[in-house]
Amino acid sequence: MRTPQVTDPPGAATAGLDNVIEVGGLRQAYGDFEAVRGVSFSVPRGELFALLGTNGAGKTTTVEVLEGFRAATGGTVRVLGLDPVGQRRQLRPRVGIMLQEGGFIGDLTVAETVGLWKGLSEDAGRPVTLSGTTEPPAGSGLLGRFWGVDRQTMGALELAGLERKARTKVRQLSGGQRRRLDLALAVISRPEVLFLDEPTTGMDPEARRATWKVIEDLRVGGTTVLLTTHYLEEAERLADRLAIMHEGLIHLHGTVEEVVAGAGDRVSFRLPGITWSFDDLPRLDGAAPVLTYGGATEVAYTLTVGRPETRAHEAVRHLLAWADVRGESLERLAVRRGTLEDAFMRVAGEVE
Ligand SMILES: Nc1ncnc2c1ncn2[C@@H]1O[C@H](COP(=O)(O)OP(=O)(O)OP(=O)(O)O)[C@@H](O)[C@H]1O
Repeated sequence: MRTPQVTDPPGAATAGLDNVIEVGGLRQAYGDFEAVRGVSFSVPRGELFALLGTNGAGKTTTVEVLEGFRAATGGTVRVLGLDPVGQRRQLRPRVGIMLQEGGFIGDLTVAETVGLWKGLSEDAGRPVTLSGTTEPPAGSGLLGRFWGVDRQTMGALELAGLERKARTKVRQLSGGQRRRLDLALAVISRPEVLFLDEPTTGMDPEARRATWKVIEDLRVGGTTVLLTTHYLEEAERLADRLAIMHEGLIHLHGTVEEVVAGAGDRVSFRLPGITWSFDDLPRLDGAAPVLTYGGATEVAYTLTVGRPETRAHEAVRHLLAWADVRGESLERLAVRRGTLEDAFMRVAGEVE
């Protein structure tokens, strides 16, 4: 089992800035089982922070504590400087929540659902827009009047791409359209902080991209966003910073660049035949070769030791020197940058 990275908690570098979310040493137990075992991070105003992790890592549990749905067993949690459980009434109107599974009433129409939700919101007076201005998106007035739906509701539906479904019953929506309705409800009160728990699960690629655009626009408008996702591409595209969780702990964190740099470049080549054993292969500092046999022997190293800027260069020089001495040629010699998926697999694999 790899020791978790012992560094400053994510966001420590921004301490002192206007942190909208602060989590310090969070622990959360379900009976005897500790699902979150000491998680710390902070999210400054206007930033999008993504929580990634293996199944059961504790992402939803962490987010549920921040949303005020459960009191932490240990540690401290603040959202907009407030205690999500103890000061829930003050906090609730300023926060938008998109749960993993929204509980809808199937017989209501989409517009009725938004209207009902709007009525429940304590801060329903302001129209929803992307940029934080007070005008609803162009066109919502016309279509809204046609459907008999007010501007605020129409604004939320347009934002989620559901304006043509205003009169459709919720049970007739597809899975992806329900997720979009979830999003409309989460942003109806123009929240300062938005919690998005796997927002694009079940969406087709086009709807996913449209949702990413909505999230990006909200962030540009100043909304602070905490996102959980299993789609690494989603995190890569949207996140200012991210953390990868496994078994209740954060194991890697930073900007996408920083996390990917930790994943290490990959150097690979092919040797003819299938007679090679580990003893015959060149040694590289800190990188054990991985062998794959086909018609030839594929050899791959993941480089994690040395300066990231030059370690691939040094590894290749070493490999070529080795090949020269042996009179071999390294077929298909290739270097590729580490990816977020490599970093994720390292956390998921090595920790076990
Ligand atoms: N209400 C509960 N009672 C008991 N155990 C729970 C409860 N909710 C979650 N757990 C357990 O806590 C752990 C963390 O669950 P959580 O849902 O937070 O993980 P996650 O990272 O969101 O997972 P996934 O990516 O699969 O959605 C899991 O082992 C889960 O089985």
